[in-house]
Amino acid sequence: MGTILDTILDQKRIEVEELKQQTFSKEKKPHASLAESLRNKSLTIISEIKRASPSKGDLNLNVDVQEQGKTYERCGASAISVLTDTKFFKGSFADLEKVREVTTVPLLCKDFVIDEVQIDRANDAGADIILLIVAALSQQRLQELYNYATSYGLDVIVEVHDEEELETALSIQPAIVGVNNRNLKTFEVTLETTERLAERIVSSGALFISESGIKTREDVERVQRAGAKGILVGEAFMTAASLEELFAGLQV
Ligand SMILES: O=C(O)c1ccccc1NCC(=O)[C@H](O)[C@H](O)COP(=O)(O)O
Repeated sequence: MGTILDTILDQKRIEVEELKQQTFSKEKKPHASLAESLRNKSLTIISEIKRASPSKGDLNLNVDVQEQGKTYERCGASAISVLTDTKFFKGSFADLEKVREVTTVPLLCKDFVIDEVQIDRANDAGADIILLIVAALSQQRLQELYNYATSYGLDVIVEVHDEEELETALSIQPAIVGVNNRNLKTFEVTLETTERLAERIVSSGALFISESGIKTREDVERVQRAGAKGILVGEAFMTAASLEELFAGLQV
């Protein structure tokens, strides 16, 4: 039996064919920079809009994405990640477009990118950043999609989960590497993944983000100690009783 990642990628191949029937603006727009924030701020927080997930089910299904986006910006988010996958995360490109209307902070189109047309779609919807998951791509496709996205002026987070994926990522000399603490095949989450891969990332000179499973100030300190300059937080923000308090608590 295949993994959840295999199932998601099968669905993406269907969606890519559908997207190819549509036309998107290929305009190169000015893009707000995530890399600049990672270089200059002591902690870059990427706050995610995540209605639901394969591992946790519904998190905040009926969230008002514009209100959530505005609150993230007010609380000090350096970037906002919007899950655009519908089948597994109950998000959409419409969510991304709605958030774009109300904020100027950099927006990450969080999806499973396997084809250039998805990057056209993300750029058209107003994204500033895309994610490329090494586990979903060959080295050659990773390089091609990275070049394609950066030719739009988009920032790219190249996501890895283990040593082998990290070496593939570093072979294309990415500006930003994200370590996903969640194993996308088993759903296991541990911050040890960030700690294990940290030294190699820091010594490569890439900007370093830790993703998933971050809920407390202790978690933030742990990944910062390892060398991460940014964190990507979804579930904790989507289920927080008070976003303001959680934000303040993570940054103390
Ligand atoms: O979250 C999942 O269940 C999931 C399953 C399969 C593929 C990807 C998945 N999540 C995407 C993410 O990487 C997270 O949404 C993101 O890093 C935030 O994680 P968290 O703070 O733990 O919600």
